[in-house]
Amino acid sequence: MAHDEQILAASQKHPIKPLDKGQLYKYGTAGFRMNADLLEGVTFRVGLLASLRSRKLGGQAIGVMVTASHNPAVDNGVKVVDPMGEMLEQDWEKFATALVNAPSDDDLVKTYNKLATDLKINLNIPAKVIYGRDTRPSGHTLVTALAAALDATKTEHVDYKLLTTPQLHYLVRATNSEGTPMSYGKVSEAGYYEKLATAFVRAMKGKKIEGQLVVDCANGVGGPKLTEFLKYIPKDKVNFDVKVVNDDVLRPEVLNLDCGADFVKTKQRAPPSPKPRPGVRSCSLDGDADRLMYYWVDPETGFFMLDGDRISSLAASFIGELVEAANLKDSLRIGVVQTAYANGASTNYITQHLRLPVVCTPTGVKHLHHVAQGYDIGVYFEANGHGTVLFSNDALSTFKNTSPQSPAQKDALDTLSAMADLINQTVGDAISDMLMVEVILAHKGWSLRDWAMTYTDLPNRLVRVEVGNKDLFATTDAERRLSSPEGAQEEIDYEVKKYKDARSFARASGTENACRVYAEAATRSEANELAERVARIIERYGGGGL
Ligand SMILES: CC(=O)N[C@H]1[C@@H](OP(=O)(O)O)O[C@H](CO)[C@@H](O)[C@@H]1O
Ligand SMILES: [Mg+2]
Repeated sequence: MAHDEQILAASQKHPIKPLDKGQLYKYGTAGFRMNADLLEGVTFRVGLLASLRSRKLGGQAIGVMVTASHNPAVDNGVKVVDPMGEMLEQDWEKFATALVNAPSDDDLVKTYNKLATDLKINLNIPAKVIYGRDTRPSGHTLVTALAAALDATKTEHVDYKLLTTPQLHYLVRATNSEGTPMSYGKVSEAGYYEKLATAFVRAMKGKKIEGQLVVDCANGVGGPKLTEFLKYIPKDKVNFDVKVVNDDVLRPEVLNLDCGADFVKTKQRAPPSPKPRPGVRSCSLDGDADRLMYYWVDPETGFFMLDGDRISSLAASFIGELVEAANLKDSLRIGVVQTAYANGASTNYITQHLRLPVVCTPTGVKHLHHVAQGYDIGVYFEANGHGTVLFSNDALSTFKNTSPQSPAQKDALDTLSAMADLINQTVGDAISDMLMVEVILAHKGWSLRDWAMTYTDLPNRLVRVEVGNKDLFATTDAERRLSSPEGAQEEIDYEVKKYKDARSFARASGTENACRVYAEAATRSEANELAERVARIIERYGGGGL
């Protein structure tokens, strides 16, 4: 049974807007993301793709999240979530791109049917798609277009309305694992809160959380969701004093404005409002609550930020100690996954001090996630604060089935089990990661200053370089070296050699029309100078500035 007539009729109501000559829509690292005015037709077509994907996978539920994360309020985006809560399989990104770029409604129907034929998809079997959106006002129009595509293709669908991105990932996995031995939790937003709150209490083991935590929610969906979550923590078990700030979701224009995890990371300062109180432990989520930054403003030394590298090394250190205390050091492989943007000092700390292996992958969490899955316990974070810790099924059953020989070993096994439930296994989750950090600090009895003392970051600089054609730049060695244009890497090497403890690399951004240059060196001025020099090389090879 084809859906031609229905798709045609519905598509006319949610038409695609042509881009400027020669430009195509592209399913990238963050799905389709751009000014929301362009996205109605795109989202309709993503609905067709999600339906095809569900049928291809025997009717398993596929997720669609409507969000533009830390972008300004006028933008929006749409991305697809696979059955176990992972990002859409990479091979399918080009199918999404093909559907969205079909020039006319007739072409769209042809592309849809061709994909069904080529991929041997039976259009008669049931399909299911579940979806949610962040607080952007444009989200309404976009999910209406999405629902129209799902109706046209006779796809069962559930609208979860406002959600954080990681909550939608949770719900996709919970839906598909419901009633199986690997059930991930109750299939509801409340189920997510219950799972996290129960695991949080178990992981805390009666330890005390020192002082108040101020959480800046970027005026995004994380605000109301965190407030809701906090109601699930039994006060008699854990006294968690949280002050939720920047949680205004009624004025769309303030979303991500001078606040949020991306602001903190890129500006390297605390959000100006509310005025930071010196010494108070603080953290920021981004607009869809999948990134996390910790920081405090020291009365003497000023602002100090604990980013994804710090969260990663903190998690690796704690979990490494627990695995040792549980006597599992020889049976479970722990690994840490980073990108080239990780500060060299964090890599040294993890390999030399924690004695854990570090693997470097290309930018984009799908790459890190994939490599982390190869370990029994895989810790991965991007420096920007997006990441999680993955536990293999083997690790989970080992925690459960090992008979402890001492109270200390039992304690460690219980805490590991609780951590595996507390940490979102599908994707980086700012709320879950924040709870993980709070548990670790409470267990170690650490302040943010103690955490910051573990190692000293190498001074570094990230520069955005506008070039005539970023596609001239190709990389190798997990983006740490340029394979083209010819000669550019030799020039970078020549500059790097002039500095002590220096490292620098350049690559084309996957999300912006520009290149990025990263440099680190022994001193701040050297890191700045090196970054500037490499930026000039990139400009020259990239066809000059725009
Ligand atoms: C240096 C940097 O922060 N790059 C970001 C950025 O990718 P680019 O390909 O560098 O534009 O956006 C990605 C998606 O959000 C994120 O995964 C990544 O970490
Ligand atoms: Mg985000």
